Amino acid sequence: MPKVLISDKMDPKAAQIFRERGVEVDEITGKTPEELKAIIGQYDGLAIRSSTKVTKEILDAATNLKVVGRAGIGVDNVDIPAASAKGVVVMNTPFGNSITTAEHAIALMFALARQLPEADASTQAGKWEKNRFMGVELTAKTLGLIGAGNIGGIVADRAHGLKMKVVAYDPFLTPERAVEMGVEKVTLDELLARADFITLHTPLTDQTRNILSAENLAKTKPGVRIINCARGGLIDEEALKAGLDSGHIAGAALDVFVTEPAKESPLFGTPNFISTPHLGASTTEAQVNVAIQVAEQMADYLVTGGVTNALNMPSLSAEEAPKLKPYMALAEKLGSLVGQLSHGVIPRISIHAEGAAAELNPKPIVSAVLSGFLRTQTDTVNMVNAPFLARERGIEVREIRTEREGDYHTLVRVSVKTEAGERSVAGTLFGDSAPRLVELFGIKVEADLAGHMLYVVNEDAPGFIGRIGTLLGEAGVNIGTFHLGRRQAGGEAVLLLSVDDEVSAELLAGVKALPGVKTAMGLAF
Ligand SMILES: NC(=O)c1ccc[n+]([C@@H]2O[C@H](COP(=O)([O-])OP(=O)(O)OC[C@H]3O[C@@H](n4cnc5c(N)ncnc54)[C@H](O)[C@@H]3O)[C@@H](O)[C@H]2O)c1
Ligand SMILES: O=C(O)CC[C@@H](O)C(=O)O
Repeated sequence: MPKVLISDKMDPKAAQIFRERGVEVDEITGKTPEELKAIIGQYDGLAIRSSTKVTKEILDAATNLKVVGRAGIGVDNVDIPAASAKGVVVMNTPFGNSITTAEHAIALMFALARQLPEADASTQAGKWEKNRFMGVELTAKTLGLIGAGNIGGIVADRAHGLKMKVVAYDPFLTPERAVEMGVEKVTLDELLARADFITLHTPLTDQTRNILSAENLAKTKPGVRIINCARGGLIDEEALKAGLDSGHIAGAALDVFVTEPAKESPLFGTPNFISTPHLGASTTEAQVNVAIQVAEQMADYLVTGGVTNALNMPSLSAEEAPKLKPYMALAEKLGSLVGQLSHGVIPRISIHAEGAAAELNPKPIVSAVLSGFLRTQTDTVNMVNAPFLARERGIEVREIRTEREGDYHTLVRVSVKTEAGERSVAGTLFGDSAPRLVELFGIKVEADLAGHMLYVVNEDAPGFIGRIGTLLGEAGVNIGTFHLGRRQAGGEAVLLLSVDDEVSAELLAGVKALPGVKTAMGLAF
């Protein structure tokens, strides 16, 4: 039974779903990295929010880990390249808390416009400072969105309801989507110059880090109010403090900080500054949504192999998984076969799906081919890290689909570019489930690639089969299956025999010594 650790506070629905789906679950929160390292080796899955930092050190200690599930959007607390390299799937729940976070941004915008926290504190202190708190209306003001994805889109929608004009800076926003969202796509400088309120909704990347730097803050409209419910690090906090102190910035509200938990900050106590402790996603509804979603997704992966919302692996729905499973077995065997039979540098692998195979999601098939291929070079490869490792080894991967059927109603062909030219193998599914090799380097054969096999290329000549049978018999090697193919009578022939045990060096030497043998190799699947 797979076992999952929930290491951050999560709605109890998550644990309930894991148990219902046959996954054992422990809820242990608040562990230090050292404590987590000591226990993580027992688990197949790790469910987190933002507190647990899934570093390379944690992943190195996680010897059984197959999946990390983030109940939320941002995965900056997970070392994704390290997870990919170790073959661990990383999933998030991209939509479960979007509305809640957008509402928090809108709430902070209202709070800034009317200085609600300070007015509340003053009133409760018995001051009744009616003349001190003069606010501004939102109606007809310009809202500048930096980042117009899921949350930015919801904020824009709510802002339209408040009769605001919305401009957006997002280099990946298409003009069509901008029209659909009812926002004006602008440059960053234009946004800075025009916005009365600026709200940030981008991930933290090399491009967005300090996007509101001292220089850019200086370009903002005097009296601007700024909200950040996305990620700490998007705003230069020192420069923000200076802008508030000088009065150029009329207000700022941060839910996220460069260092979290933010127990101290030069911004604390600054007039017109509001802060919340990373509460963007903290509503009952959002937490139930993300808890259910992360547990369903992780259980799917651990129990059925279905993949949803993975950041380092193609998606594979629970419905697709059973249909794709035999194809993935076929693809892995074909990848392994070309891997075992090719030598030297392989600069390119092409994966061609034909007939029924062409109608399927190609990504898992490609990953399975690469995984089978690379397993001949490293045993730490799997479906998750195979594309990453292939890229790292400079292998170009091509994906081709042909919907019309050839000789077979479904076919997967794997071709590799070698120094000797392009070489390919192809396979089909018998009865839609049993993988069979049907072509090997241009020669038609029909073989089940399984267990230990002996591969022989020889000159087609009478008596060869008898001689090899005798040799194997004398060596005490039992033949399971026997598959033969040839280019033409008297031409090159290929022989694939399944044998009960690993092909020994001695046996191989004996086969190679037979007249007419060009190549002989032991294979394993
Ligand atoms: N405070 C919270 O509790 C909380 C909750 C949920 C999400 N978040 C954070 O909010 C952020 C946005 O989430 P989302 O779901 O809208 O993500 P999203 O991926 O849907 O949208 C992000 C947008 O940022 C844009 N972008 C990327 N690089 C950019 C750049 N250099 N300049 C401008 N725009 C750029 C992208 O094109 C995309 O449209 C994420 O960082 C997420 O982690 C925070
Ligand atoms: O889990 C949380 O409370 C924060 C989530 C938020 O930062 C996210 O990126 O989804």
